[in-house]
Amino acid sequence: MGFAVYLVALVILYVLLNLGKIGKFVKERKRLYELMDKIDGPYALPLLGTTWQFKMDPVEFALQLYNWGLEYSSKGASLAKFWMGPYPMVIILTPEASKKVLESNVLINKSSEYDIFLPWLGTGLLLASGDKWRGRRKMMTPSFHFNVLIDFQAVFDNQGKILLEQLEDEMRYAKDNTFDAFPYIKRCALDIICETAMGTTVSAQTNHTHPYVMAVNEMNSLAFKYQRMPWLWIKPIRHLSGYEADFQRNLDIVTSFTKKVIEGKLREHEESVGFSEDKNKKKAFLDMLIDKKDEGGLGYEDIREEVDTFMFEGHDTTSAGIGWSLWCLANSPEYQKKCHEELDQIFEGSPRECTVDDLKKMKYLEKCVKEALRMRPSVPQIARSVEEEFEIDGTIVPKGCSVMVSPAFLQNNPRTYENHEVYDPERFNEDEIAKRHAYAYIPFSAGPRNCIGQKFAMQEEKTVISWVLRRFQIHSDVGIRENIPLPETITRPTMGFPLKFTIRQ
Ligand code: HEM
Repeated sequence: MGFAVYLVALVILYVLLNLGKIGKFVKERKRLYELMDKIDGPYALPLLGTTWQFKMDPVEFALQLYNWGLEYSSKGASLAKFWMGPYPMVIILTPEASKKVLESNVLINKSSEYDIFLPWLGTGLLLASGDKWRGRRKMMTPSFHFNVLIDFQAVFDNQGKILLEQLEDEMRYAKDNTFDAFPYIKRCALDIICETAMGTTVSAQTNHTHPYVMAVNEMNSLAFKYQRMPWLWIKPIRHLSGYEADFQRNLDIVTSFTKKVIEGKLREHEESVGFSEDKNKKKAFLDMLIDKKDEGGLGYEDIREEVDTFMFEGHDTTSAGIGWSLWCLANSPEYQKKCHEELDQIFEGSPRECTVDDLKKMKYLEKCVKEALRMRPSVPQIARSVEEEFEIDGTIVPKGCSVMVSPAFLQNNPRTYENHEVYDPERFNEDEIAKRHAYAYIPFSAGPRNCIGQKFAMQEEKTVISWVLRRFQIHSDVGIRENIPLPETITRPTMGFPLKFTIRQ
């Protein structure tokens, strides 16, 4: 009895002391509910929100999300809403509304949907907020400057050639010369990001059971589960269900790998003290971070989170992009033939290296890559936290919700793209581009928080794909759309990329 009285007194005291704050919170919450009520969306229950309707099967869930988008878009709405449990989310349905969100200098911070990645990526560039993000973005932009990318070409080229050797080796053992090329592409992309940005060779291409690549796959699947199943947001359930143990095991694998990369570089730096630097040699991204550490600007944890961020963003996105491009071309012999003709004209059958000048001539291949990024953008959605209310087409988006722009939806909306399910590189002819709203195509996002690695990505994709097509004809027995894309953090093909390879004469 005595304890209960004490507890009630404590609660009353707390309420009295925080009356101002509580009043403000209640007022904001009331406004949030009132404004969210004005936005259309599937029926939501208290606490569970819309998630009670979510399909358990990931493929069905992906289709459900897409169909909801279509339903509200076909009513002419610019926005729709979901309740992710008790958290409201506004979904953007038009290119015009996406422009407003992505060009905003206020809607800069990432929303809580990304929190599952914090123990891994920390607040590195992808997840950083406010002034930390501004400072880091400024610091890192020169590392992806055009001149730096020219120096990376030799690495893209060499790793592209190693990929060919790997694919040819596998062809010999595979039934009917058909096998899933995705793991090969992923290991190639990992070697590329390590050698370019980190200045380190990890030879993942020749180590088929590379633990990092497999653990990143697992982390993506776990994050997708977390987003669909709000009960996993409750820590004891995460532990009891085994989810937390799986997450920690994979987290250990990915962070131990990046730790090894950083420690190797730190040792190299210590050993080089006293030796004069080659002034002509451009510094790798990781060398730049270590220099900043030596100057006192960054700590070990700052470097760790950036290395984890760039290692993940720099390989998982491009490997999905390369894989989907090959998948689409394997299903489109007429466009593949045009790429072959273009490459034959550039290289005249010679197995020589691929240079930056060659890439400029690959105009048709570039259209093919862009069209694959339209149908299957590597990053299917982008979410921001709304910290100040704003208005879109007369509707106020309230403070306290998240706002989501989905390249996967916008680029596959029949209102914007006629025959959107058809792979057609001609959509990237100049006159066709001119007919579209600029924000109808945003695979690299846009505005101040766009992808810092987009030129790197296009250069890598074109180089690697050109090597594959110079050597092989590729074919698929499964249609483009049968390989359903799962909107995990990175768009994952449910079937991998089972391709049939034939050596070109
Ligand atoms: C086809 C390949 C790629 C695609 C489609 C892609 C797409 C994107 C998108 C849509 C964003 C915005 C994400 C958001 O706001 O939530 C983004 C951000 C980012 N990307 Fe990429 N990306 C690709 C390749 C790369 C590469 C190769 C790197 C690094 C070398 C990279 C590094 C980053 C980083 C660090 C950010 C965060 C930028 C910031 O917040 O300032 N990306 N990317």
